[in-house]
Amino acid sequence: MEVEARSGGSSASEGRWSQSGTSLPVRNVQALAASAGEVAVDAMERYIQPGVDGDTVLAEHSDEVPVIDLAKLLDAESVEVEAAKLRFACEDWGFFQVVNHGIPIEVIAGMKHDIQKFFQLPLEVKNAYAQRVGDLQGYGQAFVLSDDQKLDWSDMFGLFSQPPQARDMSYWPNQPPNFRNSIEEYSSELMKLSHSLATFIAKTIGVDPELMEDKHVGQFLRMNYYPSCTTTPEKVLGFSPHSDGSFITILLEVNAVQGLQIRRHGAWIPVKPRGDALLVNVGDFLEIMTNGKYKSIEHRVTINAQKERLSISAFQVPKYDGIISPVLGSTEEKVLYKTMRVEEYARLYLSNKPYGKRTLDYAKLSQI
Ligand SMILES: COC(=O)C(/C=C/C1=C(C)CCCC1(C)C)=C/O[C@H]1C=C(C)C(=O)O1
Ligand SMILES: O=C(O)CCC(=O)C(=O)O
Ligand SMILES: [Fe+2]
Repeated sequence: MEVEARSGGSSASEGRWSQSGTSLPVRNVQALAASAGEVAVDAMERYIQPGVDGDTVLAEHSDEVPVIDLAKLLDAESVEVEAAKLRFACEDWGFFQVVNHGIPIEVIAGMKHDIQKFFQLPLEVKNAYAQRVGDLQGYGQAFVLSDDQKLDWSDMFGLFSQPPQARDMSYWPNQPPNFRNSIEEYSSELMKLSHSLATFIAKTIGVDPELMEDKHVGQFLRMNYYPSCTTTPEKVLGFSPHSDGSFITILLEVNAVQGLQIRRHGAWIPVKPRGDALLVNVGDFLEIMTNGKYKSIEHRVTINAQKERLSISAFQVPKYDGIISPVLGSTEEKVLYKTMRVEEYARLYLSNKPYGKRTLDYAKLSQI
């Protein structure tokens, strides 16, 4: 039986973040994909994105997303060289892969196992954790904000995971049995990693690491399920082009299926999943804070004809009642971004389906 969900409008996490609603029902994409042979053409119309199949994709490229070794950053002998690599990665790529990240293999394996098991549960079981009207958390579809927008070919399960007082435990699944524990362990390990990365990022821009502390105290986990699409994989997207409304995002590719592409020099570059790394990207708040030196790069997710894909994005976000403003390197530096309340930026970001760097453009004082 296919159950339909509606997205809609009240609030989440003590009323701080919300999205307004739509009237058309949105189908569960995993169920839609499973009924591929019978999917009506008009049902697919909502997912087909004109022009996507004509975009330039550099499938064969020599560049690899820079690899940053956390162990080398933590070693006094190698820190300078590795920090220079980190700086280049944030300036030139907006993305890097972090190896020797210190998160125990069992923690990552547990999380991978449980999220795969969760998405395999029958729809009615998963729907016990369905997004409630207007809430960002829960099982459902993301960024459904108008009836005439294109929909992404994905389901997601979202949770405010940090700080602990932001949690709504009614969304934390009891199935599979160890899932709550896996989320807790994974989430706290990511907070430690985020802290280390923010400290070294501060070093690369000559900023007091203390200034970074309240910029990544919150964490939203978005667990992504991208079903295969047997009919028109090249015409749909799992996640439309966007930059992240985060300070940094830490991504775990769960099942080694390629799909993520990043915009680089006007083309889309597929990222090859690397089993031993976590993928980190600069988010909008870090771009603003560095006055544009570090780039929150657009990326998107494509869909495979045969294989499902799973990933987990951890959006590390600032204190919601804080301020975000550019930190200047010298008095001569021109200020390129507005000083904004984090809450204002978040509301703006969440009020539209992410589209390229639309929200960041609003934060800019002039074209750069
Ligand atoms: C790409 O998605 C995001 O960047 C994102 C970020 C949302 C947030 C802010 C802009 C400010 C702080 C709070 C919060 C983490 C919610 C996605 O967030 C969620 C929201 C939906 C819906 C989703 O799928 O992910
Ligand atoms: O699934 C992915 O690889 C990326 C997901 C993503 O871009 C996001 O959650 O913001
Ligand atoms: Fe993203």
